[in-house]
Amino acid sequence: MQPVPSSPAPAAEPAPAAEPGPDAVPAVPSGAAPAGVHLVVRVDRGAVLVVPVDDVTSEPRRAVVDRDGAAPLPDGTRSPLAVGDRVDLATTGHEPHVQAVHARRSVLVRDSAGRTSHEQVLAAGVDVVLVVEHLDPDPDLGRVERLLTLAWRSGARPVVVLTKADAVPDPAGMRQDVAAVAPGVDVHAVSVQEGTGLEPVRDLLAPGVVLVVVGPSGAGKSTLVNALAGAPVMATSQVRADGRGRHTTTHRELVPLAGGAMLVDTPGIRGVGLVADAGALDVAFSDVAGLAQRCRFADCAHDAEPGCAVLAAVEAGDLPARRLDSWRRLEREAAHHARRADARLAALEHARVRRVQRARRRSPGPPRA
Ligand SMILES: Nc1nc2c(ncn2[C@@H]2O[C@H](COP(=O)(O)OP(=O)(O)OP(=O)(O)O)[C@@H](O)[C@H]2O)c(=O)[nH]1
Ligand SMILES: [Zn+2]
Repeated sequence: MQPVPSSPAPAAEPAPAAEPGPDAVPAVPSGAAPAGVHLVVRVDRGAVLVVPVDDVTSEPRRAVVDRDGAAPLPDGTRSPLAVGDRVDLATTGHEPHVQAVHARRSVLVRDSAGRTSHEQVLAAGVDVVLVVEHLDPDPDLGRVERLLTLAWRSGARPVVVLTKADAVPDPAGMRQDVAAVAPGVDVHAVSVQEGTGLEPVRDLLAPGVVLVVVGPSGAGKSTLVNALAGAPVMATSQVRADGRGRHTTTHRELVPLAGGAMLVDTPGIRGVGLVADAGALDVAFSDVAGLAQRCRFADCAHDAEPGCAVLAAVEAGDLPARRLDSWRRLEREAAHHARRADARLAALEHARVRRVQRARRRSPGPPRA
């Protein structure tokens, strides 16, 4: 996995010794606790569906979750469970119960609409984010840049797949144009129709690898994944057109693919309702960030400042103006999101202080005059 500097989202992988092995699942009176580490393949209210990590194709089983839908992470904080989480189970009543969540090697978050400080974790433990974009009609470079920034933020490794190579005269040239906005990212042009270019993408599907596919509707995500899986694991537009739901093939949202890899197919995850942050922007726009180090002012906004190396590069034709515009747009978005998260935290703290004050007023004090 490639590193994501200064991204707050991904939790560090614990040292191997800290990782609870099968023996760490506490012994239970009934002896019915499913042993070993389990993987969450679906989250419901009050319960999750899990499979053993060493037998991911087995029939999922239910495990109950604490009333708040959360479980403790190794750092002691509680977090709502997410698809892709690795959990330890115990049997307290007659049903297995989620006791603990392992440290998350990556998280895909969505800014929650509610007034909590929490972002909603759409999926955890994702290794590869496949950013799928069509070559026909023309790829939307701004969208690719946005999805790459979100992918970098997750802690997973982004890979771009350009679909429908059969429909354009110069897929290799277009691939280069996209690669220019994706520093440090592999970009593949493929045609599922003609079966070309798929090999390097197939190579990503190593046993145990968890991937997620994002991109606009109609980009060919389902067609691609089904071709890679050799089976219809992801409902295509055609399937839905004849009235069948998206999740006709399975009730799981973490779907095993041939060869032992797994696909996260959670509602909402194919889309783009995710959030960027400054650290991820520095990675997704490493060209801009590299130039910015040579600006005269450390806090240069690359607007009109004297000695701005970024503007100079645009002027010299070394950095496309479009690229700088994209960076500006995403930078504003990340800053806005950060401010909002701060405001939410401030509101939560304010509410906490008020609660404490109210409790003090209610507690027995000196008798009223
Ligand atoms: N010419 C061509 N068409 C393709 C290729 N791959 C997919 N398509 C077509 O693109 C259309 C959309 O494909 P889907 O796989 O359903 O797209 P999707 O990204 O899953 O779309 P949503 O489910 O709406 O998110 C379908 O009509 C496919 O047949 C390809 O390699 N070449
Ligand atoms: Zn500058």
